[in-house]
Amino acid sequence: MAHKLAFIGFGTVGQGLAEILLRKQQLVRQEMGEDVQVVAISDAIKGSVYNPDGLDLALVLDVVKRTGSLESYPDERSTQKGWDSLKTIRETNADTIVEVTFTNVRTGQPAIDHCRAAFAAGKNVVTSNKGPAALQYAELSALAQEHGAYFGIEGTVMSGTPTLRMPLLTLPGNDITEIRGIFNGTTNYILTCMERGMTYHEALARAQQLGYAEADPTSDIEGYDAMYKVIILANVVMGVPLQPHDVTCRGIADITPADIQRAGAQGKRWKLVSRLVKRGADVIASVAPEMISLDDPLASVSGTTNAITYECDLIGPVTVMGAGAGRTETGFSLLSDLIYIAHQAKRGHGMLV
Ligand SMILES: NC(=O)C1=CN([C@@H]2O[C@H](COP(=O)(O)OP(=O)(O)OC[C@H]3O[C@@H](n4cnc5c(N)ncnc54)[C@H](OP(=O)(O)O)[C@@H]3O)[C@@H](O)[C@H]2O)C=CC1
Ligand SMILES: N[C@@H](CC=O)C(=O)O
Repeated sequence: MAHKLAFIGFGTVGQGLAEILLRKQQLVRQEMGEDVQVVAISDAIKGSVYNPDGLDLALVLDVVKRTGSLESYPDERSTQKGWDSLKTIRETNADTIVEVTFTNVRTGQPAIDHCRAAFAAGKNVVTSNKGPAALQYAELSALAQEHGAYFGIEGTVMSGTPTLRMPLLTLPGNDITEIRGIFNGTTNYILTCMERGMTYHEALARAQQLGYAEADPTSDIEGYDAMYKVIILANVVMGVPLQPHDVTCRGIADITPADIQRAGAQGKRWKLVSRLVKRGADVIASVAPEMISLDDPLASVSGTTNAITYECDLIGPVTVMGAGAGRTETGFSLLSDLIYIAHQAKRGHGMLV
């Protein structure tokens, strides 16, 4: 028996997870209690390949690296090619869909439809795509539950750094009154590089090369990516269903080298700070650049590292710092969801986020 996966999208994060599955095959088998087998990959540009008995993952990665496409993956007896994302979700024998297409900050599509199709077919979804969790969390988690499937979204906030399941599993009993942090790796990387003398454009180009930025980096720069993460935290951790129009949002586009120098001269530093503050049944939410003093714990969070502080009424502030983006780091978030599914199934327990 093996737990079968179908990847929808096979860019930075999808390949990151595939590499981890190859490298940690034995450990993953131990943790999951069964092998993990990739049976299908469907990507808009690279094409698609399906084999119900499993793909040769090393070969897949090699072919994609050499040719940028899945077309030259060998045509064995039961290999099928050319299936689009919805056919792959509905008609393959996958147990879990790994949804790693781009995040669409206006509509959340086509990822929302990918999740709907997976749940309707009784399949789990693990995803780092922020669209479905930010825009349709209530609908999709209800649909997953109705069909006995799991909606794994750990990677949507701060890549593999535990931010969603951790407070639900380890902080219950506290009232979390405020959440504050740096939730976007690309902008934090750009601000750090600009402090070190790099131009904005050089820093953005490097963040894109390294696979940190969104397919459309406007999302990072204008703060929409951080806004989505704020909405997900409000929904999942605070239980308040925010919409994008509830969050005031300003990115770093207006921060100039002169602003960076002025902050330095005042013993301060620019950071793109996200906040959620509970006011009774409501949450006041914002994303905005702030000039913070160097003794603020967020001031030392540099590069693609992110940080989050949960203000708890019983234990006080709890801060987690770690990777905010990256190929392996986000690949790991998906693995953590897969292992969580297996652990809960083994124990016969229900699922948290
Ligand atoms: N990179 C990171 O560090 C992090 C990324 N994320 C999120 O994870 C997701 C994946 O990110 P990443 O791998 O970096 O993105 P990439 O742009 O590298 O990869 C996405 C892949 O999905 C493909 N794709 C787009 N639309 C479809 C579709 N309808 N059907 C099938 N394939 C499709 C893209 O093809 P094409 O190139 O042709 O568009 C591309 O190959 C995104 O939603 C992102 O926001 C979350 C945390 C961190
Ligand atoms: N583009 C995002 C990737 C992770 O969500 C970021 O830079 O944080």
